[in-house]
Amino acid sequence: MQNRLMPLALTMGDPAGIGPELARRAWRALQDSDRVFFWIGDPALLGEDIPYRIIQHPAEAAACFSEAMPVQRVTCPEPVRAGQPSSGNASAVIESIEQAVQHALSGAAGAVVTNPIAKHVLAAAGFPHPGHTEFLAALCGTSGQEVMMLACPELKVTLTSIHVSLKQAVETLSAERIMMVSRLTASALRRDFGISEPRLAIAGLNPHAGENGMMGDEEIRIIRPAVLALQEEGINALGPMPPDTLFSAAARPRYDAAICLYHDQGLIPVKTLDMAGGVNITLGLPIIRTSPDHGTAFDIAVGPGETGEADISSLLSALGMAHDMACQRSASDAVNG
Ligand SMILES: NC(=O)C1=CN([C@@H]2O[C@H](COP(=O)(O)OP(=O)(O)OC[C@H]3O[C@@H](n4cnc5c(N)ncnc54)[C@H](O)[C@@H]3O)[C@@H](O)[C@H]2O)C=CC1
Ligand SMILES: NCC(=O)COP(=O)(O)O
Repeated sequence: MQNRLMPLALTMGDPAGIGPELARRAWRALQDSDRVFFWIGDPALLGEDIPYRIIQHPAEAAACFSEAMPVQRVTCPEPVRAGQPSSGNASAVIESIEQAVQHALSGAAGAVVTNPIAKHVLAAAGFPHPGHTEFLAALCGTSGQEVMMLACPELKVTLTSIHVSLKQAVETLSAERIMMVSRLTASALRRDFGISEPRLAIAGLNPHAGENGMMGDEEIRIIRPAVLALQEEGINALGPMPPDTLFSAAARPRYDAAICLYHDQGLIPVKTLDMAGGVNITLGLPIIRTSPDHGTAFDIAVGPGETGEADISSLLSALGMAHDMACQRSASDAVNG
C-alpha cells in the first residue's frame, strides 16, 4: 500500500493557460483531503492570496499540505501574460514534466498529473513530441507502447492512434495495433481499476461497421481477425461494433472499455457525456499518469491571484483518479506479487 502515502506530482502546464489558476483552486478544494499533491511550477504565477511552501523533495509535501500548497520551483525564463503563450517558456514547461516523471519513476510521487500544454507552442521551441503521451513514454523508455485512455464514470475508451491525422490513423490501422491496445487496456482495467474480467468492445471504422464490405473492408481485413485473435488469447472482446450505436446509453453497460480507431471516435463521446468529469490517462507506462480532458483554454486564462471562468472539475477528477489508481495498483500488486 506504499502509493497511498505518496503525494501526486502536478505539473505546471502552459503558464499562460488555465493551469496555474486550476492548480491553486484545486489545492483550496483538496487541502483537507488525502489527495495530497505538490505543484511543479513557477510560484510567481500563483499570486498573493494563496499560501504556498517551497519544497525540495516530494516527501515534504504531506506535512504542509493542509496549510500551504507545496511547490517545487521551476522558473519561467520570460514574463508570463495570461492568454498569450510564448515558446520562450517552453523549457520550464518541459522541465516541470521531466521532474514529475523522475519523481514517479523513483517512487517519491504516487502518480503524475499533468496540466495542459499547447502542442504548437512547444513545437515552435523545437520540442519533438506531439503531446504529453508520447513525451512521457520517451522519458519512461517505453516509446511505442503508449496508449491514450479517456475515462469518465459513464465510459472508458482507448485509442489505436493518438496525435495523427485521420488519414494516417486509417492508413496505419493494423490487427497488431488493435491487439496491443486491447491487451494493455484489459491489463489496466484489472490492475488499475479492479475489474477482474474486463469486457472490451472493439469499434468498427466504417458506417455500419462496413455492412459486409459494402462501405469499406477494414472490418473484414483487419478488425474482425484482431477480435478473433484476442478471443483466442482469452480476452473478452466483441466487435467490430457499429460505431454510431456503440456509445448509446443502452450499449455502454455491456462493456468496460471501447477500443476506438481514431482520436475523435473516442474523445467526442467522452467529452460530450462528461467534459467536467473526463480524465485523460496514459497506459503503457511504468508510472500512473492522468490529466484533465481539456486543453490550455487561453481564451479564459487569468493572471496570478485572479479567478476566472475555468471549471476545476476535470482537474479534480484527474487528481482523484490518479489517487484511486495508485491505491488500486498497490492493492493489485500486493495480491498478484
Ligand atoms: N492534455 C493536454 O495537454 C491538452 C492540451 N490541449 C492543447 O490545448 C490547446 C487549446 O486547445 P483547444 O482545442 O482550444 O481546447 P481547450 O480545451 O483548451 O478549449 C476549448 C474550449 O473549451 C473551454 N474550456 C476548456 N477547458 C475549460 C475549463 N476547465 N473550464 C471552462 N472552459 C474550458 C475553452 O475556454 C475553449 O472555449 C491546444 O494547443 C491543444 O494542443 C488540448 C487538449 C489536451
Ligand atoms: N486530445 C487529447 C490531447 O491532446 C492530450 O494529449 P496529451 O498531451 O495528454 O498527450
